[in-house]
Amino acid sequence: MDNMQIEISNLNKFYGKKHALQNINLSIGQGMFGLLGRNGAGKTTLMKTLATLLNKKSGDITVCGIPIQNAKEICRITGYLPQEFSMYPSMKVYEAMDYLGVLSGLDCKTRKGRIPGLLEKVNLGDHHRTKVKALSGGMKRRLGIAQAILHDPKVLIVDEPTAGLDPEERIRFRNLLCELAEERIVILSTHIVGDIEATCEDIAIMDNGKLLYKGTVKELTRTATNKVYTAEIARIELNALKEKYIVTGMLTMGERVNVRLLANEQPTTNAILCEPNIEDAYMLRMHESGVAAHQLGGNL
Ligand SMILES: Nc1ncnc2c1ncn2[C@@H]1O[C@H](COP(=O)(O)OP(=O)(O)OP(=O)(O)O)[C@@H](O)[C@H]1O
Repeated sequence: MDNMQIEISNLNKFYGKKHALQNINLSIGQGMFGLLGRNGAGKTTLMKTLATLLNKKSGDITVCGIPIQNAKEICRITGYLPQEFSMYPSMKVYEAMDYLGVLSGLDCKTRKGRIPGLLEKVNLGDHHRTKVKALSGGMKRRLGIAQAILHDPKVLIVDEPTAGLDPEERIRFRNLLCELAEERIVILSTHIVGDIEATCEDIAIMDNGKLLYKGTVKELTRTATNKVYTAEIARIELNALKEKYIVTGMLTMGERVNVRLLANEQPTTNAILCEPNIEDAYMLRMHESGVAAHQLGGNL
């Protein structure tokens, strides 16, 4: 059986004085792994480090048994889709894939054998002759995945894949990643909690260079048990409530508001205790680690 495990220990990374990764210890196994955190948390830095794109770091990493120092071998087994992905806009889809195949050293026969199936897999089978610049955002992301797995890597690293996609494309893209994760390690970084909930069993939450949580989505969600309430209040009461509690959702109905909030005790006499979801648990974890409530609002 192949070693399908990434082991990260005592990883630190500085950009000048900025301590971007602070003593990260993490194990990632086969399947979908979600890396969740606000902008600037350190997700891209961690992913670039795993893809051997950053140097001058301290700590140990092995990817499927291979030490990270062995960059050539790591690249052979790793595919990476960066956040800002653009690829030869004036080329046609097949042409661009073929060219990238040449760059990664694949011979003609391998390229011919592999590219049509890959384009089919990412649902671009009918677009071999479409110019890259004419593809929609979602199609471009899927083409990005096709190029990242062109050399059939064991590890696929995908940074913020669903930003800017419409709901249908997001779901399609997530499903594609899940399919690929059946026989690979797929690491998906995002600041969208819903993307993680729908696809990943194991996750890590990062903030300000630190790991705030590692474990399953289920365990994380359980940490908010008995702390999530819904209540119907008058609109004018909202600000006072927001000052006291973390509000994780609200629905305005005229002068009344239905709020969902985190509280250790019943916040209003009509509040009803309810089942936590991952967003509640994420907000709770961020709050407990000292992130102010007003800074959390942008994540939902
Ligand atoms: N090349 C760099 N030089 C200096 N600081 C950097 C550099 N790259 C990233 N940083 C800083 O390191 C921190 C982590 O950045 P990183 O890009 O890893 O975060 P992120 O979680 O991926 O966020 P985002 O989703 O916005 O990319 C941020 O404070 C960022 O400003």
